[in-house]
Amino acid sequence: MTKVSVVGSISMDLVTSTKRVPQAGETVFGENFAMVPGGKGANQAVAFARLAPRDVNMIGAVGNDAFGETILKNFKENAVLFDDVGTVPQTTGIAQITLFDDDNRIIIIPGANNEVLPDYLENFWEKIKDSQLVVLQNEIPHETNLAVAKFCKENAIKVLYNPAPARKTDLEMIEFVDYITPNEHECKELFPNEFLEEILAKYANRLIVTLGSEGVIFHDGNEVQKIPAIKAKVVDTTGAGDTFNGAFAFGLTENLSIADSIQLAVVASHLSIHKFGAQGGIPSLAEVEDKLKELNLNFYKEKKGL
Ligand SMILES: Nc1ncnc2c1ncn2[C@@H]1O[C@H](COP(=O)(O)OP(=O)(O)OP(=O)(O)O)[C@@H](O)[C@H]1O
Ligand SMILES: [K+]
Repeated sequence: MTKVSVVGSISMDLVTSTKRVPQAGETVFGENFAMVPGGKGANQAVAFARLAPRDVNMIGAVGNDAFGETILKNFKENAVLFDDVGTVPQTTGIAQITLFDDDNRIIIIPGANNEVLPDYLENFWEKIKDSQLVVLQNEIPHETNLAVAKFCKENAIKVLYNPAPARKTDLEMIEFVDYITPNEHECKELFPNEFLEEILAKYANRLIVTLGSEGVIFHDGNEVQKIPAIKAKVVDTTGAGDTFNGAFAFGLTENLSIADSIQLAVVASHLSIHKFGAQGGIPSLAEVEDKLKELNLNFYKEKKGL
């Protein structure tokens, strides 16, 4: 049995930093360029694999180009199982990221990720059925997410759904998934005109909202719980959310409580922002364990009987 299957996006991030953004028709010199693997699906799979090597199966697609080859190599190096990552006659998904003035501007070209349609999963349903948990995000077509979520519901397989980036169709997913992890902004898009506390109570132990440097909020069935973020010297927050989701999935598959799974994910995402790139800072299990020890948090140690 595969512990986790991630059905989701795979991209190459092309990151340019510049002190000036060109106007139409203008050319400027930038400061730096880096090419790093990304895509929410791939990042979350790598985050899980850093904690549990070879326990996560990636299902998705890359294009028939040099980016695709580099990405497959990256899965291999990170102990993500990638037999179900196909190469399709398209470009690999690309995120063109411009870092300017302490903020980012991103253009995404989905490319191969748009080919991950329900029919594409034909040979993968058995693998999905054999998973303990399935992880979804919003960078492949909605119809695929819905088909996977419905299939999992029918087969009593737990689903973690990270509705990022927000889409109008997200509400359709809710009844078929177990955990929903929007950030604050995505939560507002998902439930406009509703008070956060009320919506958290309605989806107690299911809706987990990440609040960036403020931490995480959810309802435990009795009351609202806020788990604070751990202060950090930020290098690059790209991938913090994905690290959170991968680590939260890991906690769940280790049979930790929701609160402990969130706490573990808060530690992992804290560590992730100390390094450049979406996947650059994702911690190993040893690094997470060291940090838990430093913070005097013993729940994982106790669970493992250490
Ligand atoms: N500046 C920060 N300091 C400490 N922890 C942080 C910071 N930013 C993010 N985190 C941790 O990462 C978690 C996820 O971050 P956030 O809510 O920004 O998700 P996101 O918007 O999906 O992230 P991104 O899209 O940047 O990957 C937070 O709940 C928090 O625990
Ligand atoms: K990072």
